[in-house]
Amino acid sequence: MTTLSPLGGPEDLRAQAGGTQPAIRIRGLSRSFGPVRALEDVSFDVPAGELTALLGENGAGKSTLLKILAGLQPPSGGSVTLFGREVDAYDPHTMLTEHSIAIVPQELSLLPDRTVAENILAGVEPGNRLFPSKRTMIRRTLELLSELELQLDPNTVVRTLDMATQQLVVVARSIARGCRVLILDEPTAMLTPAEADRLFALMAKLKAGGTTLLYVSHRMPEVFALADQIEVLRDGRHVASWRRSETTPEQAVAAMVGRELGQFTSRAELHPAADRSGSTPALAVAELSGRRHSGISFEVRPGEILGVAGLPDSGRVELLHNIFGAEKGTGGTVALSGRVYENRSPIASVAAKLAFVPGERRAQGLLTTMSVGDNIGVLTVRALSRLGLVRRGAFDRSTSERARALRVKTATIDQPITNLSGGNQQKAMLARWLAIEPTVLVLDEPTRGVDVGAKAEIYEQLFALSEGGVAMLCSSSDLPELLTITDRIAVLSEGRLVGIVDTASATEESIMTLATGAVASAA
Ligand SMILES: Nc1ncnc2c1ncn2[C@@H]1O[C@H](COP(=O)(O)OP(=O)(O)OP(=O)(O)O)[C@@H](O)[C@H]1O
Repeated sequence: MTTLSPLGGPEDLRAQAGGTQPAIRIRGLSRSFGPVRALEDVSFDVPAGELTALLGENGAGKSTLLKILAGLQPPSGGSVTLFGREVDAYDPHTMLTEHSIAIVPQELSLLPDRTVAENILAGVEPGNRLFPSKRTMIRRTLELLSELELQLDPNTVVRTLDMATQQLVVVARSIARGCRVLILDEPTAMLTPAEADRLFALMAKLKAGGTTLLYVSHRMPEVFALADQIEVLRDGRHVASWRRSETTPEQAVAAMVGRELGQFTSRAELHPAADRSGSTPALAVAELSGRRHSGISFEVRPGEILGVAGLPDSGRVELLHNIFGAEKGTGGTVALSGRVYENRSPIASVAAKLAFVPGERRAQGLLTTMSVGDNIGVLTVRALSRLGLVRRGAFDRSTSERARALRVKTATIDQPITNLSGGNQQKAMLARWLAIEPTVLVLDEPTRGVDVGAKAEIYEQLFALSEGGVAMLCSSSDLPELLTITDRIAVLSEGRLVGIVDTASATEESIMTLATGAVASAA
């Protein structure tokens, strides 16, 4: 379970950080991309020395607003005032040097072959800038790291650090450059609970020192544990503003989606323990071994959703890649509907109606130079072609229909996919794989970066697929997600299957106990 340290006295800190003057004053801000109005007449203040959470559905305009504040793109209209000074040049350098504001982006921008110290002090090297003394650099870095209570070796080459630690280096770098307002865009999307706790501790430390934090997250428990102030965007407009103590997660979600979301019924409540033992397994994995996993056996029957839980280094992702044929295995078999699936490869999997929605959409699937429609239809283009020519009308109708079914928010399907917000790109990836009408659907982190409303819609889609007999294998680091959508959960620890539990009787704690190797139970 994630534990969050209580963050202290915002009123005191506000006084310390300059009375009632806000750190950021946003007035009438707008930004259009052609016909798309990403932001419309947005006005609100971000109090100094506090943590403000910015909430909104996928495509609500959060990233657009953050990018403007970080100087990565200018607004089409309106103004931003930082500590009383209106911004007149929107570029990252000016924003940092003149207005002390910086962003920790989702895709980190460090120099991978340089050390922690070189990255943290890049551009602000002490002493002779051309020939900074290495010893001075190390000393300065150590001072900063100890001030931030980060246990990091300044001599470590950044490439060798995990993503979560690299993120901490980016934060430290911003502070070294004199940043007083730090923007974090979904910083915990890729972190384990323990890694997220480390980041929260650092955020608390920064706040205690008077840094203003503006933060986007789709995770309500996190927001309600951390934020002092909550601002909500919907369809590019600012729709709500509360002190955290004045609102509830339900109220915040209702403001985001524009309606009350009913309590989501979990699968265990909907379909208590359906007996599927008579049917041939749609997917049977026997003694499967490969990179970081060995001797894994389980079966998934038509209509069943089997979860896969485990720490990030448990071999979860490699197992999915091996089943799908994206990575070579070293032994064991995979069978689909009773027939052994030899020579696995992504192309053969598409033909066998085995679909795989990857977790890292940018690196593993998004065709970044192509449109939304082409991204969705890329696997079914042959079925919609005649004599090698794409039947454009039929293709566009089919991809539009699939985009609509998953509520992918896009002006038209001809937009470049990179114009879509992160969560909508994820939905487009799911739409692509549903287009092959799979009999087995393998999913890795299916709702990473997806908002709460869309999450419920994706779950409903998965339940409908299960009703239609699709077997699903769903790996996720989000344990409440696995407890909501699966029938059973396979738990991996250090590459081994340590148990398969019935979801109805499982809890987050029981799964974590298995996943951390505290207890091993028979599969
Ligand atoms: N470069 C661009 N060209 C065209 N449209 C864009 C561009 N960037 C963003 N948009 C559109 O602006 C709207 C707001 O997108 P934005 O990325 O700000 O949403 P978001 O709230 O951050 O969503 P998410 O939670 O999914 O990350 C979306 O409709 C998106 O498609």
